[in-house]
Amino acid sequence: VDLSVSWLGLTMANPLYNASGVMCRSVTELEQVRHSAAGAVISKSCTLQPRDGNPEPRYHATALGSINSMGLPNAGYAYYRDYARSYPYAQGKPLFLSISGMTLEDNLSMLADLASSALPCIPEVNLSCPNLPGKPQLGYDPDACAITLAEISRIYSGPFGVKLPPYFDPVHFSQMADLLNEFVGLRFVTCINSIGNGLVIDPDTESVVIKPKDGLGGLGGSYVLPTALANVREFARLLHGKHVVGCGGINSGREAFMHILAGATAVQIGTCLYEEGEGAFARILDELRALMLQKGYRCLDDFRGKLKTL
Ligand SMILES: O=C(O)c1[nH]c(=O)[nH]c(=O)c1I
Repeated sequence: VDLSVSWLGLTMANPLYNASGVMCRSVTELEQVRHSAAGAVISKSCTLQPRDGNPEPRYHATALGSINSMGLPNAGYAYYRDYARSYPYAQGKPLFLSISGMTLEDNLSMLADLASSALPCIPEVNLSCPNLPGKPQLGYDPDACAITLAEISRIYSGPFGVKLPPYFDPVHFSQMADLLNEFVGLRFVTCINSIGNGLVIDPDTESVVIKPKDGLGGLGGSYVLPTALANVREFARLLHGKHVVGCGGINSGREAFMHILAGATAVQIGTCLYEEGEGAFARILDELRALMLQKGYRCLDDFRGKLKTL
């Protein structure tokens, strides 16, 4: 069984890597992912300056997934750029850098610096952080997205992608796809970021479970799987000549298989990785391999995007 993925002029031994935000804020964590069975590495969304993020508790897991309102804690762009400078690309695991500037100017200055560094790492521009009090997410403002993507395309000539929030209406899927199809440098979209502003309640303590935003936070894990699959399938259908990376609700080979069946080129693991640790990669790959063997598939292209309808 061949799990390899060839895209963006590179090849990954397998389609799995971490979701930005999980096991990727420090070099120690990034190296943990790099030394794991993951096929690639992505860094925590970064801002120009370091940030502490929101007050704790800001992450909580339940039997069905997770809720977080981290508030973009990160070591600052230069820290991740320096990691990208020393990264051993020749070992065959691509590095993605998640960029999430507080302003358009910050996004552009980070990407301009990245362009001038001529490093083979690939930016994933985060249009969907749901946890900055007072800041609406770009991903839900098509006009702001158009401006951001036009400006990025002017200063960044290499391949890049965007991390999208979940959409819930066919009109929004086609509106965003029409916009994204305009940008040839945009090579992939990652669907989805957490489902924003859920509320988890503990009836025993009669309290919310995270401190920021009076308990509101982005949902991940099993809670979001059907929404993630819908976004993957719709954007895989609507985008021309671009890849979709699946993210959301992958706990085993079965969900990884579903995402790829829906059209995903590669898949990211978030909540499950946070809860289980880096061993999740090898386990999920074994499960995916077994499922493919059972079904008689020899490679991912044998079933990628071949979800049946009734
Ligand atoms: O609160 C966060 O740091 C965060 N949390 C998320 O669930 N998605 C994001 O893109 C971000 I930047």
